[in-house]
Amino acid sequence: MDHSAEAHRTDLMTITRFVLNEQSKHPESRGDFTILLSHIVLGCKFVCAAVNKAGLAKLIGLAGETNVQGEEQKKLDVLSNEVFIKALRSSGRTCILVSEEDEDAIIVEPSKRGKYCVVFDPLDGSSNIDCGVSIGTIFGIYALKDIHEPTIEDVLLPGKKMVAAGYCMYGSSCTLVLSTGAGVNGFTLDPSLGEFILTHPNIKIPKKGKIYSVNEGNAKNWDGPTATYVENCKFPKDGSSPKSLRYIGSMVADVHRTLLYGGIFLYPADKKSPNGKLRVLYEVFPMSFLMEQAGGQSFTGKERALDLVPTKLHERSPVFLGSYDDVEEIKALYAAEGKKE
Ligand SMILES: O=P(O)(O)OC[C@H]1O[C@](O)(COP(=O)(O)O)[C@@H](O)[C@@H]1O
Ligand SMILES: [Mg+2]
Ligand SMILES: [Mg+2]
Repeated sequence: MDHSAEAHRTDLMTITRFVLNEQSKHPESRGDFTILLSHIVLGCKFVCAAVNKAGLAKLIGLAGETNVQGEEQKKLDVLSNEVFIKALRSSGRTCILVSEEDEDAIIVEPSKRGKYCVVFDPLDGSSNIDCGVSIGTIFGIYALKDIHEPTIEDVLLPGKKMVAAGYCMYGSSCTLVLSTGAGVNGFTLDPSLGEFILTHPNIKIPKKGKIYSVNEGNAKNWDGPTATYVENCKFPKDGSSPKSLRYIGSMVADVHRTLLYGGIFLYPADKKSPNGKLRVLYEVFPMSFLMEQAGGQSFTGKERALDLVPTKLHERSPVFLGSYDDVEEIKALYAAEGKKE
């Protein structure tokens, strides 16, 4: 065995070490964010383990079924929701939680309260669970400015007010991508150590990409600018090469690829869904935050996505996010459409 190689591994930048280093840059910090993040990381490891054995443990399928031991079987998204709620509550650093799986916000009991408000999609890409394709967890974090009884007004804020955002992708490897507002960093879970290791420092999205990602099955209901944009991806008028299409149908996986390879991810409005499909607080905002931090852009068809002010917890919005130049193109098409009206 090569002991020097093993010893070298102790130099690895784990996510805990990374966040502690960041914390040391803020002498006034009491470590609350570090503790919150360690609970989110624990939730991700837990869900990752459940995803890895989903087929074996019969975690796929309908919630409410009973297994051979007579225990209630939980669908992976129900289980993930419970895992994150428990992890966030027990951190002692949260005061209000908004989950895709719960209609109402969860107000944390006073004895366990801290200043952070966490909005999350515990299991994103649910339609891919049963066939073993990449899925993930998305989260965004706001911080209370002063101590008060938390209400939903504390999270009905524009995405630019988030203090941190991230996602964990349960794919061929388990990857956690995080921004605390000073760039974007990616960590990969080393299963032998049980630690997330910094593998993608300071992620920057290419300024322009060669891939577009959209559910083209909805094309017949698209509006003019979206239809024109996708047509231009396939038949570029400037003589450049057509873009490639990649669409997984898990936002986490489609956005992760877009972040690393460049290009654009679109979930537009259409005649059937005038507000699009994706949820503002725990899908559009965290991913838009990461995109901007990586040098890309995110647009709703009307405005910068992070400027949007949600009026309800599960509000939806169209979104176009990715490489700076690619999003500029769709913004120009919507601006031209606006002038016609
Ligand atoms: O199947 P469609 O309409 O293309 O939608 C795909 C989108 O729906 C989602 O699966 C919605 O997320 P949930 O699985 O958390 O409900 C996104 O991950 C994905 O981008
Ligand atoms: Mg989702
Ligand atoms: Mg979900």
